Amino acid sequence: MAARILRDPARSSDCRHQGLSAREGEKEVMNFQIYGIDAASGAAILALDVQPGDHVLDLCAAPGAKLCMLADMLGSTGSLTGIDVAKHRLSACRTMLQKYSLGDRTRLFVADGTLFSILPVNSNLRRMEGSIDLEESGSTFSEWTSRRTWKDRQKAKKANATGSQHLLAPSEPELIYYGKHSGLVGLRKSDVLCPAVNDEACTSGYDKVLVDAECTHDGSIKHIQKFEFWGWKTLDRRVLDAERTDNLLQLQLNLLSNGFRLLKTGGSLVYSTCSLTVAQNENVVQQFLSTQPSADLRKLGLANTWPCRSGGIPKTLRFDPVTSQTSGLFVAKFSKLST
Ligand SMILES: C[S@@+](CC[C@H](N)C(=O)[O-])C[C@H]1O[C@@H](n2cnc3c(N)ncnc32)[C@H](O)[C@@H]1O
Repeated sequence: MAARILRDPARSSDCRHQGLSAREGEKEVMNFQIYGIDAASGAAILALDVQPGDHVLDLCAAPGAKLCMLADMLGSTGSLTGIDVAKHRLSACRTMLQKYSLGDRTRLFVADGTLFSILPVNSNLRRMEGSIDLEESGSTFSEWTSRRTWKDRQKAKKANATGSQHLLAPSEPELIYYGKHSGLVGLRKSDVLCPAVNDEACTSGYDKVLVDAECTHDGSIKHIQKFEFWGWKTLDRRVLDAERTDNLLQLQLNLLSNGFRLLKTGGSLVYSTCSLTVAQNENVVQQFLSTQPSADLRKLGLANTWPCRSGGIPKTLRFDPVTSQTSGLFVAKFSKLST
């Protein structure tokens, strides 16, 4: 992979995904150091093995370091779909994509990743070209613009007033960005935004899915350091609270299951978290495998040269500050077998 070095070292605010930087040796092995992403996080992307022409889904995309790296790897073919439930975080991701001119083939949806059901753009869909009458133009994608309609502005104002935009996914996926070559321009909105039916995804789904799941972030050193300022009460509420952890485990399993549902037969999915706990990693994988006969846990051949160790389940990987001199990361890769 020929990674471009895009981070301006003088502006560390660009470094959205933080963690310990890769050691020199790791940089060579992994051959990247971009967007402030650390070696462990980059490994999750390399594990996905994006190929030209792939349709890629990133189910927990914000704030977007991994999405940027995916876009970079995809280059000028295929498509990338980023989902996140938090609109403000996904908006930051859009800003980063635009800043680095990486969003050409990307679409971003504010949506609940456990329910999201929109497939990649199907090349069989009929494009509305040439003159389109006024009524048709409202229901067809034209080139994306950041200018919002009066109706959209009113909606945003209302959401701001109630504070709901930070907390809740809209009941329908909300498309907040699409690139010029994301395949949407000229298509009818109703064709693109319709949910997948039955096992349609097995033939028309995504080639690659990343589920970089919401977690307690306890393996992210930078994140843990923040609790020095936030205090014990916040740590107790966000990381140690038993009810929150239980909900999180269910969320992780649901994200993984839905990501897998949207995967094409023969496609690959990577599940990762920046938690070091067994509950959020190996246990989620075990539970998922017990309910998905078509999921095949894969060995990561590439990992032979990576500074990581095996997870508690063979074929899974763990990065940690001692073994890898990076923040913590768990990676498991699955492929979808035909049933
Ligand atoms: C670990 S972060 C993802 C980091 C991101 N992949 C990156 O590299 O910058 C987890 C994300 O999951 C999002 N999230 C939480 N619940 C979600 C849900 N139900 N659907 C989609 N995203 C969700 C959070 O808003 C958060 O941005």
